Amino acid sequence: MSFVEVAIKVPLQRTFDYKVNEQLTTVLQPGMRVMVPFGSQKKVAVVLAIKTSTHIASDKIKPISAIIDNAPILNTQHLALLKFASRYYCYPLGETIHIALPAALRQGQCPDKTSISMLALTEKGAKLPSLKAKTQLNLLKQLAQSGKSSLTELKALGFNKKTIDSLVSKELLSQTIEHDNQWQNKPPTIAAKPTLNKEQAVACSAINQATGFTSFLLEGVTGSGKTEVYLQCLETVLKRGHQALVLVPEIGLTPQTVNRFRRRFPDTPIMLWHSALTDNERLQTWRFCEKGSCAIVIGTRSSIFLPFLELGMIIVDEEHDSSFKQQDTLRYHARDLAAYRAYQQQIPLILGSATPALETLHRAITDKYKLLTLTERAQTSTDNQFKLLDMKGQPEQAGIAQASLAYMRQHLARGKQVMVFLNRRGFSPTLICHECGWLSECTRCSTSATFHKAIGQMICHHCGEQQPVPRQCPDCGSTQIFPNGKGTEQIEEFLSAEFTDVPISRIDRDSTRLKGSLEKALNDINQGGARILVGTQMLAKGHHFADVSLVVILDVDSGLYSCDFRATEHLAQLVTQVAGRAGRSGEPGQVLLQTHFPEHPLLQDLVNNGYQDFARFALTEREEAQLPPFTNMAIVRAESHNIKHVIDFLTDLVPVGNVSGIQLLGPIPAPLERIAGKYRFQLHIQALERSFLHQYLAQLVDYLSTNKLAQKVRWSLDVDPIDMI
Ligand SMILES: Nc1ncnc2c1ncn2[C@@H]1O[C@H](COP(=O)(O)OP(=O)(O)OP(=O)(O)O)[C@@H](O)[C@H]1O
Ligand SMILES: [Zn+2]
Repeated sequence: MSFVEVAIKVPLQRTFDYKVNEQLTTVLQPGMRVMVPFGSQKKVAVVLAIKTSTHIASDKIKPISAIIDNAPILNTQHLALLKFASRYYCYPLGETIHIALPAALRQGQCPDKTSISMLALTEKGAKLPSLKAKTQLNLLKQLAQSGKSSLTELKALGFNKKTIDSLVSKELLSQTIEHDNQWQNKPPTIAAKPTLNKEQAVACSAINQATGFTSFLLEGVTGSGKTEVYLQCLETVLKRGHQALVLVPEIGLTPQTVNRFRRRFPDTPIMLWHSALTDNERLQTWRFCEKGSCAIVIGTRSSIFLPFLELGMIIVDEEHDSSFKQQDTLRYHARDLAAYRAYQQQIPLILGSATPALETLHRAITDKYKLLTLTERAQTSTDNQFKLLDMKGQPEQAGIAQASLAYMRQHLARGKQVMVFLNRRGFSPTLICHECGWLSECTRCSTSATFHKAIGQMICHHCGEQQPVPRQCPDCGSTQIFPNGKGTEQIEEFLSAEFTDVPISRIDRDSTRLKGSLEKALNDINQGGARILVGTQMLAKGHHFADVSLVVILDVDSGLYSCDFRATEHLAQLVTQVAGRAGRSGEPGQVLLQTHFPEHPLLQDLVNNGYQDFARFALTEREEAQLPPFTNMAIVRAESHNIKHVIDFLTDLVPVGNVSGIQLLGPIPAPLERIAGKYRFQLHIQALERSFLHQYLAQLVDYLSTNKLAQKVRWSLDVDPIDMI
């Protein structure tokens, strides 16, 4: 008799054995899916190994019900990646595989999606004939910018099938079905490109000469041409007929970025991967990667799990970005899995950022990663000028200092664009009662409810609870209730009244909820429509707005005094990234930081010496305090409506395990102690040696699998957490 060991999607840290008919073992391979009986159900399972013995008694073991695949859907290396992720992040293997697979494959189907509908301008269309229908003309313009695009992508940009069909019938667009690997057999077409400057050339040649696995940290100030380095390295990869994965932050996947890649490699199949894809589109990209029909994938974090036929390089752009870390279920960091994957495939990994995470910088300084630096901006010769505006005793309106308004007027008068940054959406973070001091709070969380004036609602940004705006104070009945504090909506309202003839564009999660609206707003900014841009961190990252010459950062103070040891790192990254939107071409930009603490050492260091200097100093502080990356960390989080259950559960964990070199702290309340009515506490686990941490976690997970208290709470384990919330 033979047996198979399989992974099944169940919340248990174990695998399962089934028996198989001897003859079937010749066709079965690891990575194939089978159907198995599980309790009273049938479930899809993935074969991990075929073996000749099992510890299950012969009268207990059940046979598999059916074999689904003719060939593995996960090859050995891919399976090893998923096993590693499961082990490292202490998450059940069956569930890890489930998260990685597209829906159809999870459900046991085997559709073969290897053709894709692509649209391009015909010769007639390329002349951009004048058309009455504005959307039709916009679609032609979009394709003139981006080159060939898939039907799906055009739909994602807000164009509908009717517009597309009508242009096809007018012979302005051509539609083709593509599904081949021809790109691998012919050299890629490379469109015109700039000559690299010296630092870029040094970086490119170091990367191109790398053989086997090498990790590079490309630390380049904002606007220094990191993307240009990626593009020229990709050229080499494509010429070898290899595929490449480019990981970008969630917000980084804008048409501007994608168009840049498409324009450079016009006949290379480039596909996108992000959370808005449909199940069908996911499957299609998966299949294309697997078969080698797709040369480059530009994707957000979960694209790290795509199968590739011959992966030649992984690039992680803005590697410090927190969207690379998944914050629920399998709490993986795509950048760290990228390092594992590059090692596994023996290929180069490029981590690029103007503001590298301290973890990454530490690895570069200690020679685990090769450090490549770009110190100069590509299109200007001068650096931005920073100015700390002391807000103490300053006249201000809507949180904007008179002095800032004066600077804005100067820049606008010169025909430039101005960006006003505030990392808080809504009109004001709370309402306050002038009579009794009542503050609007979420009824279910230990946090305030934000006033959204435009839609007349109070919204909790943590649990999403919505309530109409109260007319009277719920405590004293007074009608004297006013907005307290500022949000982007208020800034926009104030600036519209102040600069009546200046077009303003607000970019935050509220203003960009509709499909295609972010793209439309960014286009508008790039074409010079909007002159004042108001926004949250959505505006901060990766955008290239050539005309922005002044950036005003309204509230840096909230990040200076926080209980999270990473707060200052995140603040420095945000300020540097936002500031980096100014002065990207032509004259140097100006950056104003409004603060009540202009003498604060962090701000002084950042403004006078830049992020590079700040980060290196911050690392010495982390070392003294024995905090990550100088120690390894995990957090057990637990929540329940019943506070006693949470505390009992975590307290019970403290004596578990007999691994030396482990430090435990807790149970301590989470910074937000209550969300959606549930109490939240944490247990912090630290170890100087990573192997000790993992030994301890293995024992902990084992203990939790039989723990009765664990069933009364919702708990999770976060390895290498990036925030304390
Ligand atoms: N060698 C070069 N010669 C001329 N222009 C260049 C060169 N390299 C890059 N550029 C241009 O400079 C601008 C900034 O470059 P790029 O967007 O690649 O910078 P980046 O480092 O990726 O920026 P950020 O980190 O702010 O996103 C772009 O318009 C790009 O086309
Ligand atoms: Zn809430």
